[in-house]
Amino acid sequence: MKLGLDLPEASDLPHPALQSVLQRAFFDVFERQFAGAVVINTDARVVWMNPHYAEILGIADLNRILGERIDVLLPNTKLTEVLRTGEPILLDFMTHRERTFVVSRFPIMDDAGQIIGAGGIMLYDAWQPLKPLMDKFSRLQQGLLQIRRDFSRERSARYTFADVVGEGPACKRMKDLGKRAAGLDATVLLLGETGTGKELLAQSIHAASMRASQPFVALNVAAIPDTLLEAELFGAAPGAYTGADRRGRDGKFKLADGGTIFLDEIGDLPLATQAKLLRVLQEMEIEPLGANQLIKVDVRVIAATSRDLPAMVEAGQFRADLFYRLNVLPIRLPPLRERSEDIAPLSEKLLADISLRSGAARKSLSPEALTWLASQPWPGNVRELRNALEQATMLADHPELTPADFLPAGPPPPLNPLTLAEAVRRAEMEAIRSALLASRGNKSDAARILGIGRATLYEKLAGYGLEKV
Ligand SMILES: Nc1ncnc2c1ncn2[C@@H]1O[C@H](COP(=O)(O)OP(=O)(O)OP(=O)(O)O)[C@@H](O)[C@H]1O
Repeated sequence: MKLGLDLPEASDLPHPALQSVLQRAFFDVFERQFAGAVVINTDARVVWMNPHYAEILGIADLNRILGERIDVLLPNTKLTEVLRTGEPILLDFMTHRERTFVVSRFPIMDDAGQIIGAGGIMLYDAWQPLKPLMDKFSRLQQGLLQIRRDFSRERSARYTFADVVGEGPACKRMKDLGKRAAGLDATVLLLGETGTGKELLAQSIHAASMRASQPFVALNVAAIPDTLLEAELFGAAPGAYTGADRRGRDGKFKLADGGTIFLDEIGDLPLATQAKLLRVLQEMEIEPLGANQLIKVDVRVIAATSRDLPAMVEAGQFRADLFYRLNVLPIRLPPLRERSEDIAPLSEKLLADISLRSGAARKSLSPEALTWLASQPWPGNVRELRNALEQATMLADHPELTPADFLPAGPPPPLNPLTLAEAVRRAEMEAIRSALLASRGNKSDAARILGIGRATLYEKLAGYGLEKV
């Protein structure tokens, strides 16, 4: 390597002078050939750093970092490991703020062979000989980062209290209690019929809590077959299953670690799983299926149900101890028919949202339509109101909706002969619709009326595109 200095003949120089010239040359090479260089002492504190390195760390004033611990400035550093082991790490990758560098780290010894510090150099990220390798590594790294970002977006709360519409006294009380719950870290139990906004409130509580930057993970207990529930909640060790899950997987509690888990339709939890959940809530430890090992987690639980849990406790269908454990901060979500004063602002918000999502022109409501909407029982609550507004928006040609736009259409036109499969399909859809109506939207009750399991009902709802009914 050419040092780029006009050096006198080494033999002409006294030893200390030669040392100092060579040292200067060495640092000069660092300056020009490498992105950054740093030297730390045995306390892992910075004793020297070049401007490139400081720039990469985003530090404007070099003097301010002299004496700082390197692992505070650069949490990914392995320089402390070099100090501890005395072993160099000559070639490695280090990622800082989404940029990746090739780094080399080495111990610095005194004449007696004692470690007196460690040095690290970062090569330019575009350093020619390594460029193809670095480019490939960077692309992979960026891809991984993107996947992680998407993943965490999926696991984050989308709604806040600002999205909870309603200024009537019942809704105001619900929001106030929610905000109070957000300031505490206790278990919350949301009680309300289907479509009253339990998940919306759960997300808002999480988003306003100290766990907001951590995951929000939701699980609808009623939608998972009993046999898969435990693995879904607590995870499974590799080999606990055959087939697709042979590699093992994390349960929702693990995924929610540090954040909030939202357990919807908790009343549908089978008794055996209730006992396991109670233990998890008491110990904050999970045991993945087949793992034989306890894993500590730190999760705030928000549970929700549309069922009468005290009556289920009475009937021996729900464990009393679990009920008390969950019922720390109960919040009742009023059904829409008890807060007709909220219909107008809710409809306005929903119509704006429908137009935004569908691209259809935004509709308004005539005073008669508003009065009509406020007089309806809305067994499916806000979700049903939204569906009604969506349907009317799609079907009406005029900008202002009237009650006629919401009334059921007249008798269907005479049908052409159907295939048997189509006739069965329509009859099944109709049976599901009326069971849901009779159960006021409660899917477990609807499944019971239909004489099928909950999971089968959910499958059929998804198949017919009726999930939102
Ligand atoms: N107060 C509200 N303001 C605005 N939108 C609301 C409100 N309450 C509910 N919604 C909307 O209604 C729909 C249903 O709400 P959500 O899924 O939170 O209900 P849920 O009680 O969890 O229902 P289920 O028990 O069936 O799962 C969502 O689109 C939600 O955004």
